Amino acid sequence: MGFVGRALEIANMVKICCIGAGYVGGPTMAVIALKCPSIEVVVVDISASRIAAWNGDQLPIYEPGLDDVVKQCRGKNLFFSTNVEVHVAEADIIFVSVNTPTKTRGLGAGKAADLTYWESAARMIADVSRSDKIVVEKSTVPVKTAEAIEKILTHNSKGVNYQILSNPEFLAEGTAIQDLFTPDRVLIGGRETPEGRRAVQTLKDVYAHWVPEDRILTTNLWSAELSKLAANAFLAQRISSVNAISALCEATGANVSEVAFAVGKDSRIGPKFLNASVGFGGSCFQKDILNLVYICECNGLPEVANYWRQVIKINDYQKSRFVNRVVSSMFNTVSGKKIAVLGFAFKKDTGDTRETPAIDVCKGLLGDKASISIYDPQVTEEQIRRDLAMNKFDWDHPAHLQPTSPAAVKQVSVTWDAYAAAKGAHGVCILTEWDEFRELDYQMIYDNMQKPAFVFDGRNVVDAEKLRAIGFIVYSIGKPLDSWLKDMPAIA
Ligand SMILES: NC(=O)C1=CN([C@@H]2O[C@H](COP(=O)(O)OP(=O)(O)OC[C@H]3O[C@@H](n4cnc5c(N)ncnc54)[C@H](O)[C@@H]3O)[C@@H](O)[C@H]2O)C=CC1
Ligand SMILES: O=C(O)[C@H]1O[C@H](OP(=O)(O)OP(=O)(O)OC[C@H]2O[C@@H](n3ccc(=O)[nH]c3=O)[C@H](O)[C@@H]2O)[C@H](O)[C@@H](O)[C@@H]1O
Repeated sequence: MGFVGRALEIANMVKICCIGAGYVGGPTMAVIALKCPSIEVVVVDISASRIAAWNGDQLPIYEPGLDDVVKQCRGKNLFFSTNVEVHVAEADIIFVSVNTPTKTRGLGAGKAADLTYWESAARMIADVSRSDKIVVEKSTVPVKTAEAIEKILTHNSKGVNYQILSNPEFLAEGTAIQDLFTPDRVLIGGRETPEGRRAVQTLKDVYAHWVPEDRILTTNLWSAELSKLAANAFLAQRISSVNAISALCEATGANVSEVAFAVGKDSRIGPKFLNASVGFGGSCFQKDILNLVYICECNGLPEVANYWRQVIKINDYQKSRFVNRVVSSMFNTVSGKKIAVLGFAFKKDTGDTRETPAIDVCKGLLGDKASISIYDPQVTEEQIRRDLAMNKFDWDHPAHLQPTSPAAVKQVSVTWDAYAAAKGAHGVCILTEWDEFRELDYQMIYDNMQKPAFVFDGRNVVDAEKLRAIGFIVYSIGKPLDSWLKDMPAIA
């Protein structure tokens, strides 16, 4: 192709701009760029350090397979930039994938979604746009947000036409690239007008580069917005259900793995997402359920709100139940005792610590004056210290708006190896299911610990019988109790 042909091709390229280069914006856009070589994708962010990292060798997030995808398209049809306004002005399709934290003040505090970042993105789009735009909600937002966004855009439109679409993201961290390559479904909601349908078709054409047609679902705007909240609520509810049963298993001698397996064999229930744990974490489940609760309350549905609130209550109960197990097993005090914490990320294969159960467990143990030593293969000491010093929900704001110099948390040390964390400890708590925790030399760990030596497995990763044979006292979530623990109260 000659120079003119190439120039024409570039001029005609569909241009996508994504506002927000985070866990969703980064991987999602990288995969669109990879699968659609004819589309130019620019990811923009107000955080200069995040953009620098996306352009460097060490990407700002750890996600298996992501490096490879980014390397294949960066500089070709995938770009990362802080030039937010320029790229928004040039784009045909603008994805908005900014933070939607839980409000901490004012109306709806502790429940409602804080749409500050969304609103400022929408106002900026309205300010700089000179050509028609499709604006796509990629962030998880309260149902009816599109109506508010539409008002912001059209009140300042200066003749520009906007179509708002809801295209929620269903990827899970740790498996984001696989989830994006082969999604269970892609959901697109739009206005039921000719212009709305055309916009839906335009976005459908993007995904159709690699997603089979029957997996691209189209709905009205409100169904798409609500489906995302509902999907996360259903998923979290499964975990709270199995975790609630885990408490009953411990009280009765049933084994939660056997119960979950038997229950999951029913094809109407299915086997996935039934692993009992110390509690679910991650940036979204709690935030999105609180948001759902708030929307139900605002719509005069307190019974429905209470139903979903219970999913979070059980999750909080599971975390405090775990802390109480640790303390009550160790003669009702951990004051001054070294406790090793293995795993700090909210799940394996990610360095993300947002709303990780490890924060609550560590804070609970620190509250009982334990001295804790933490090891996680992907989380930095700086991050751990920030997390333990941060107020609830502050973590979900852009990094540069979070408190910069958190007070040092005394009685916490961070090690780069599980053996160092456990050396001289009275107990080991496993809080993330990293594969390497299955393979540790537990005999060596035992030899270097205080006695009696305890293991509290919040993820059911160790073989409890093998560890008992070594000499450990072992607590595994939802499993028949060690004789040592039988007479200890679960909640002191
Ligand atoms: N993390 C996940 O696995 C999933 C998250 N979501 C949703 O996606 C949204 C984004 O989540 P994450 O990517 O995890 O958040 P994140 O915090 O990793 O990324 C958000 C980015 O937006 C940037 N930002 C905020 N306001 C901006 C503005 N006005 N202009 C330019 N950049 C701005 C921030 O600096 C930050 O880098 C949330 O609504 C979340 O609920 C949905 C599905 C999965
Ligand atoms: O909206 C979001 O942010 C995303 O939230 C979750 O994804 P994610 O939080 O990344 O990870 P999950 O695999 O869902 O795990 C969430 C938490 O539940 C825990 N979990 C998961 C499964 C299980 O059986 N038991 C259990 O305790 C995990 O350890 C983790 O702490 C959903 O799975 C995604 O579909 C959704 O897009």
